[in-house]
Amino acid sequence: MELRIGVIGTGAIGEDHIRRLTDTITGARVVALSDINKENAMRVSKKYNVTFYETGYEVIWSPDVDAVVIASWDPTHAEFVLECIKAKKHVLCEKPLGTSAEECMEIVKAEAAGGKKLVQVGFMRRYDKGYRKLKEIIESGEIGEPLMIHCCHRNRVPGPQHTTDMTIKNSGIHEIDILRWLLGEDYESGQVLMAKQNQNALDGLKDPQIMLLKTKSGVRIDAEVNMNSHYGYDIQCEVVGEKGVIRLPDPISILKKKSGMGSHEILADWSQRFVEAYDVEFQQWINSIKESGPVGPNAWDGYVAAVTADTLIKARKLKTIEPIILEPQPAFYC
Ligand SMILES: NC(=O)c1ccc[n+]([C@@H]2O[C@H](COP(=O)([O-])OP(=O)(O)OC[C@H]3O[C@@H](n4cnc5c(N)ncnc54)[C@H](O)[C@@H]3O)[C@@H](O)[C@H]2O)c1
Ligand SMILES: O[C@H]1[C@H](O)[C@@H](O)[C@H](O)[C@@H](O)[C@H]1O
Repeated sequence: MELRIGVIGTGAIGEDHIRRLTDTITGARVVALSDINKENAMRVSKKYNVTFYETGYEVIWSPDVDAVVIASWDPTHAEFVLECIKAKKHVLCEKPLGTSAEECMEIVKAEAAGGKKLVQVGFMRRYDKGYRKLKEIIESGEIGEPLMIHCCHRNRVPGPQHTTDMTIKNSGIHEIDILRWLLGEDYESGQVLMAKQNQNALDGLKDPQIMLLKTKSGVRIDAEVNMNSHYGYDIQCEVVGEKGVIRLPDPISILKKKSGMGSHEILADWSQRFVEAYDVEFQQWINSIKESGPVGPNAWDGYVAAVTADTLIKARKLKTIEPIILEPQPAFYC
């Protein structure tokens, strides 16, 4: 059986997901889409022969739609996810699940009350081969207990709407989720340091930032989140263990030696860097819905990431180290 998918948001990643669901993923087809930018949505609708709906709500409630992908702007995510839960439809929501811990907790409560797992969050790094290998090695015990993790999350330039808080809530949230997943433990506290200001940053954008996290067992993490590398999209992660160090590999790239110089390409953005991870994420999501239900990052993971992001933003504003405090985890997610 082919799952009929509705997509809300046909901007950069929304269109990319429609392409992926059409050309790469098996067992699903996109039948509905919506975007407040009607002109672009109509273009995508024609390109992929998908029916346009005036609103995301109409996509969610359409009897022709079995499951929904949310790829609209961050502040719209929670309301659409809650509506999917009401409509009892599976939903893959791009990160972040909501723009605050409160919004995410509302989703957690609504999903648990409905008694069926319907929500998956687009933390696609969990499907990246490099991160999966890091996790496998950590869990094998080969490098002993992890002690520290050093990370970089560098974007070439930010989008025009990017804000200082979004550096943590929208970009840094990937580090927050992937490191908790890698280590298999929650955070205890967080702090944010501001580096020397990059004068090339958008007006008013404080950039770069350094997120400092400490896990419950004492692992120390430093993560540079830099929106203006200017040279490319660059994701780094090094885990220092008791007996060895492991590092996330860079994407394969040919070393070119020419005219007395050696060089290799650096990717421009996430769509190239994580293309395989998105493909695996989507194929597994489709397969899981047809089997026993979604097994990827869930609403609780979205909530934990949001609490952590909110706490880091508070810590940055107050220039303090803040405890990261979670509500009790509902048995539904254990
Ligand atoms: N997992 C990842 O690596 C990754 C990568 C890129 C973007 N994202 C997430 O995907 C989302 C979209 O990002 P993007 O880069 O494609 O942004 P974008 O601005 O290119 O596209 C977002 C689209 O949402 C539309 N939109 C806004 N409100 C809407 C509404 N109420 N109903 C329907 N459409 C609406 C906008 O018109 C726009 O076309 C963001 O939440 C972002 O955090 C995730
Ligand atoms: O910093 C960017 C991340 O690296 C991407 O993976 C996307 O999530 C994008 O929305 C963020 O702005």
